[in-house]
Amino acid sequence: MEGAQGGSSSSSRGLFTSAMTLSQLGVSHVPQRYVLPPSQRPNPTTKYCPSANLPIVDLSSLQHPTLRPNVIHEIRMASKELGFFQVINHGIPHSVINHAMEAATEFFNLPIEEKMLLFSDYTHEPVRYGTSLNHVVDQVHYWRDFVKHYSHPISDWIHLWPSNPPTYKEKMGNYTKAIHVLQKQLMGLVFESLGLNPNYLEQEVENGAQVLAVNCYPPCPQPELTLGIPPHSDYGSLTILLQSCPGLQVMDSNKNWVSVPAIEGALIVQLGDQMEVMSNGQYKGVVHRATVNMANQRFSIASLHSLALSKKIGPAPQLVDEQHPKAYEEFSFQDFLDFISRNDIMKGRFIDTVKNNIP
Ligand SMILES: O=C(O)CCC(=O)C(=O)O
Ligand SMILES: [Fe+2]
Repeated sequence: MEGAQGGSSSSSRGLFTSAMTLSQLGVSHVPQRYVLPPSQRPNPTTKYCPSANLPIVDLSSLQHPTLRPNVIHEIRMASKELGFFQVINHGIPHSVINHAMEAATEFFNLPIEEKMLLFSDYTHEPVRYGTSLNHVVDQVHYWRDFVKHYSHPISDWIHLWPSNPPTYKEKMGNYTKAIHVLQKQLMGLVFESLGLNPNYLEQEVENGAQVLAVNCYPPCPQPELTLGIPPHSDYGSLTILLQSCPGLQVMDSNKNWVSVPAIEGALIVQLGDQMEVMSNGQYKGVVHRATVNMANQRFSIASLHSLALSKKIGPAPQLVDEQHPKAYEEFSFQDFLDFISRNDIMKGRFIDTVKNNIP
């Protein structure tokens, strides 16, 4: 990445106020720029469903030849219906997960001057600390601070990661590497569930990009007026997400918002736009958002996986035929980055710009 060309303008730095700073100041109202139009507020106008029916896939069943086909079937159903499932017994030790959450918590609890060392409003920067989505272009601001960093291959990037807290690189590094291994396994399973070879695009999956978005949502005095992150789908193939407490909501096929419970030790798997495209529309890139709350500081760690930066992604040829014409044009991760640097994501989903109009 051409990070060195980027940097941030001093004017955008001057306008920067983190959500954490506002929370620590003890504001009793969110500033006007955080107030969403009534139709986009998290409640009471949006429908809300209990979360009991969200799929949970037990990966330990893969070891049992008789249960393995059930796992593939569960992944297929969840990917078609929602583009979302949680995995348990995924093989990543609790200690690795807990240490990653500790590193995230310690980073955001540092003084603002320390975090500002990584501040940038340049979306191509390989490591950047910021607030909202892109506070320079956002019409409405979101109650979120984040640090995002490129993560694979780790040796190319780790020297740029936060050096404070001193254990950050080691703890987040162990998590990142373990998640990358799990991602390869999950990509194979998702491809298999589409009837493709599990090794489909193996090299591109191995060499693809991994961006870790470490998010902090401080306690918010008026959670009913704002969101931590607005409805969006992730651009990549898969996102593996860890949340410290509930707050993530996914949109189901009836367009209801469903709250995702925080299950001890589970990891959330979300299909992204690239997977929707590769599946030729059989699977869904899940639309999701994060709500905020008055009582807790919430953290999430989203590991966003995508095929290599310049690789053009299109529907798998095996999934295109006369009955199922090619539903999307090819696009690359680079095209997506260009899109988000120009646009406010509230104006539309990237994937809609690559959809073919099939009569
Ligand atoms: O915080 C969450 O639960 C969601 C984060 C997210 O969607 C993202 O970083 O893309
Ligand atoms: Fe997301």
